[in-house]
Amino acid sequence: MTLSTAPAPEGAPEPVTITFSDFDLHPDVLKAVTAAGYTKPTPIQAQAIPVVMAGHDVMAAAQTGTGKTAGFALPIINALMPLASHSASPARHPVRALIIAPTRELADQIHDNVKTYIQFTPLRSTAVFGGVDMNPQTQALRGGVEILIATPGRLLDHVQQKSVNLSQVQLLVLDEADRMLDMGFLPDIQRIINLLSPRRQNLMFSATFSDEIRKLAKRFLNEPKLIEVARPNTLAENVEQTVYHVASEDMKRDAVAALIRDRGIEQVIVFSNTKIGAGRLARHLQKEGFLAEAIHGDKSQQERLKTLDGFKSGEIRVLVATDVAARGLDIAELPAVINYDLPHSPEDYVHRIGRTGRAGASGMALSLMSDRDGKALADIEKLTKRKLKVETLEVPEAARGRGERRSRTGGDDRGEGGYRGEGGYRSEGSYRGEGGREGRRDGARSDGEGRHGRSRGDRDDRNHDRRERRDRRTWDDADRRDGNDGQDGRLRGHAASARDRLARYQAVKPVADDPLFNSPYVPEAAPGIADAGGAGADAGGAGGAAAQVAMSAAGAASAAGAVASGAAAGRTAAGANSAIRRPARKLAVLLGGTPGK
Ligand SMILES: Nc1ncnc2c1ncn2[C@@H]1O[C@H](COP(=O)(O)OP(=O)(O)OP(=O)(O)O)[C@@H](O)[C@H]1O
Repeated sequence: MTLSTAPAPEGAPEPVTITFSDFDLHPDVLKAVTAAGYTKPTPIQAQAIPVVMAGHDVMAAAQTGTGKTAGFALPIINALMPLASHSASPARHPVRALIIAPTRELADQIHDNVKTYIQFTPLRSTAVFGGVDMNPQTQALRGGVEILIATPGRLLDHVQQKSVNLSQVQLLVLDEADRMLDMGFLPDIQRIINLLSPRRQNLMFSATFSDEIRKLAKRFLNEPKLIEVARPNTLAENVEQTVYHVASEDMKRDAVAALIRDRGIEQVIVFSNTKIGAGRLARHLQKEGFLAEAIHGDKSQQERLKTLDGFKSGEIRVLVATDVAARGLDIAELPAVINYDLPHSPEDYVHRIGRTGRAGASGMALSLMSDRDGKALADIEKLTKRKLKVETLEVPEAARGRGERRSRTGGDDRGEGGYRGEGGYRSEGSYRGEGGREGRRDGARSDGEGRHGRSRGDRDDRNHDRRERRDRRTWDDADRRDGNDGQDGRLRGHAASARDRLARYQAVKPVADDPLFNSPYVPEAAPGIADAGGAGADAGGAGGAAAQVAMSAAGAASAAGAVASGAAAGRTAAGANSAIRRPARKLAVLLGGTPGK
């Protein structure tokens, strides 16, 4: 793959500022966009909306937190408007758009967004996902909905119970498709796709695209247009990243506490690779005096929702999470993410740190590593094509465990008493780990994740087929098998004016080529994009179709940059009222006020 970052050539037309009005959206959709407070499309929206509206299959990649949801939802809703009916009859509201998400909370969050965008239309939507009672979902489905957001397992359960008919689906979205593959959902997705009409439009959106997902795209998508606002796997640009090397695994819990204290981090998600690790860390932080809670696949859906709500409302300061919270969780201006463990998969690093630095805000991603993590670090650097700053972190004795005493092994060291002292840590020099040990990928998972374990609740309402499907899946987490990784929410963060925050949207670098696609995206349908400075962009050595993509992408990126910087894309005060499922105190933040304590 060749990258091109060619500047617009001399004499190229000035980048054009795109507005939502340029997309020829239905007035009711446009009204909802305005009500949501969006004044300008983000770069991915600027590129994707017209292409989806033109009816193409699309595979789109853009950094975390850059508005991909509206990038697919708005054109879908628009496409359904001619069929929208005010009739009460369920028959007049068949499922026409199906959005599949890997996790319960992400499905719920997408539904929140969709509800906002269809609020002035007669269209109906619902979300179905596991871990909660099927009956209300069944009722909603039987009442008729045009837009259905679902996790794969629960959707198939509804199909089996005949509470939903998918034969009229004309638009299919696979959101975070690579995650669904990771989670072993491919057979389920295949089954779902078999239920759909072949005459449909397919969309795939993610911040990361693995080689596997590209293969999947080739299989499921029909002459897709590739839209890459940034090279896939690109990290959010406004997130300051630091990796801290600690002398031993033992020190990591105290290091987390010390970092939160010393950095004055107002609110943070701390990612642990294991459920047991997350639980222990949350307990440790509670004993340290933090308002901390854990969220992971062994918690019931009710507990998870409660915890997320607590985090959203600001009652919980530290959310200790497994990768159930790595994807899609949209938290307005979350100031920081800490990786207690470096993730097993480098893609997860991109998504984890993407919980901060969203919608143009700045963020901080702090990661802890010990000697055994050299390989994980190298994998992350390889994927993101970026060297990470590694510093040595020493946690002074005084900052160590107030509530828990270290064991020599660092494993089951739940104790009492312990050390006293006021936080504080010292970071110095630069450390770069050597090689690291391999065995962790599987080893750490066995640390409590229970490869074949199942939670009781998940077992209860499942039929034989369902169990078989699960058993085929590779993930060890019952929750993941059901598509239930937890993501949700928005909450307070640093106060910043909406204008400042949104002006920070970066113009992003285009990608030249993806050999899997033979129909490069030429944004002739994109208002203002084609003329926006890309005419002479250099494809950086890629030839033919590849060069075409690079040129298009460069032009679009310039335009997108103009959207971002020139017009401070984003919400206005007028739109604040409709900020999606955001507590009132968050609205103040969105409007540039200071969040209350
Ligand atoms: N045009 C816009 N102007 C201002 N804010 C926007 C705009 N579009 C989306 N947003 C907001 O930006 C935030 C991030 O959007 P979204 O969750 O869709 O990002 P994403 O790219 O899907 O992220 P991830 O890859 O992490 O899932 C949301 O709060 C959304 O409401």
